[in-house]
Amino acid sequence: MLGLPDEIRACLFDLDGVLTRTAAVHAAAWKEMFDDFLRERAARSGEPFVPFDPAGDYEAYVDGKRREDGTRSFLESRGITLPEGSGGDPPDVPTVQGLGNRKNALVLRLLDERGIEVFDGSIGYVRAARDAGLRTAVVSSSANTAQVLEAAGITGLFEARIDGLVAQERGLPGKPAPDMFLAGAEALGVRPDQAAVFEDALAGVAAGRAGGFGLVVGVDRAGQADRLREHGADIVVPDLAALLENA
Ligand SMILES: O=P(O)(O)OC[C@H]1O[C@@H](O)[C@H](O)[C@@H](O)[C@@H]1O
Repeated sequence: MLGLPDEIRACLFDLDGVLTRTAAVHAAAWKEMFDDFLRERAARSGEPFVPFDPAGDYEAYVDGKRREDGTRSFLESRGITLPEGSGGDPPDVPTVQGLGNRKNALVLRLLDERGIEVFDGSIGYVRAARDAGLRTAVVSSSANTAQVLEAAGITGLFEARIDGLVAQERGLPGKPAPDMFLAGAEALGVRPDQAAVFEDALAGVAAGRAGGFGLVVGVDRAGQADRLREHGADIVVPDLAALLENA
C-alpha cells in the first residue's frame, strides 16, 4: 500500500525539505550567519576566510540536526570550539547559543519575506496515507515547526508533533540519534517496525536506520541519492509522489 510494506501502520515525516520547501531557507541562514562569524574571525587572526559551503557543509554538518547540534558540528569541522553560552545570549555573542540565535533571527526574517511553500507531491501523499487509515506525525529538529506547519496550512494533517522544542523539554538527543522518531512512533501508538520514516537529510535517514524502523524513505532533493542510501535509506525517491505512482 502506498509503496510501503504491509506491516506499516504509521508514517513519520520530517518537515524541512520533505513537506515544506524550507531547507533552502535554513541553508541560506546558516551560510549568512557562519560567513559573518568566519569573516570576523579571519580578520582578527589573519588566517584566510573559507566560507560555509551551502551544499556540502550544510548536508554534512547541519542539515536535519537541532540548531545547537548543527552549530557545534560545523564549528568542530573547522577545529573551532566556542563556549556553550545560554539560550538568552544575544545574536552578537560568540557562543553556540548566541550563533544559533543569530541564525534563527535570519530564518524568521527569510520565512517572512519568502513565505512558506509546500511540496504538493508530499502533501498529496500524506492525504493518501490518512485516507488509507495510516497514522501520521511530524518529526522535525526545527524549533519553528509549529509556526511553519501553521503558515503552510497543514497542521491538521498530523496527529502528533515531535520537534526541536519537544526534544529540548524532554531531553531527547537530536538526529542522527533515533530518539525523536521513537517518540513519534510512541505518540502514535505503534512499534518502530510498524512505522515508516520519510527524510531528506543524512542525519535523518541515519536516525531512521538507528531506530530499527519498518522502512526508511530517503527523499532526494539535492542529488545525493547514494549518500542517503549509505546513511540508512532503504529506498530513495525524488518526491513522495513517486510512491503513489508505484502504488
Ligand atoms: O533552527 P530551527 O528552526 O530550530 O531548525 C533546526 C534545523 O531543523 C532541521 O529541520 C533543518 O534541516 C535544519 O536546517 C535546521 O537548522
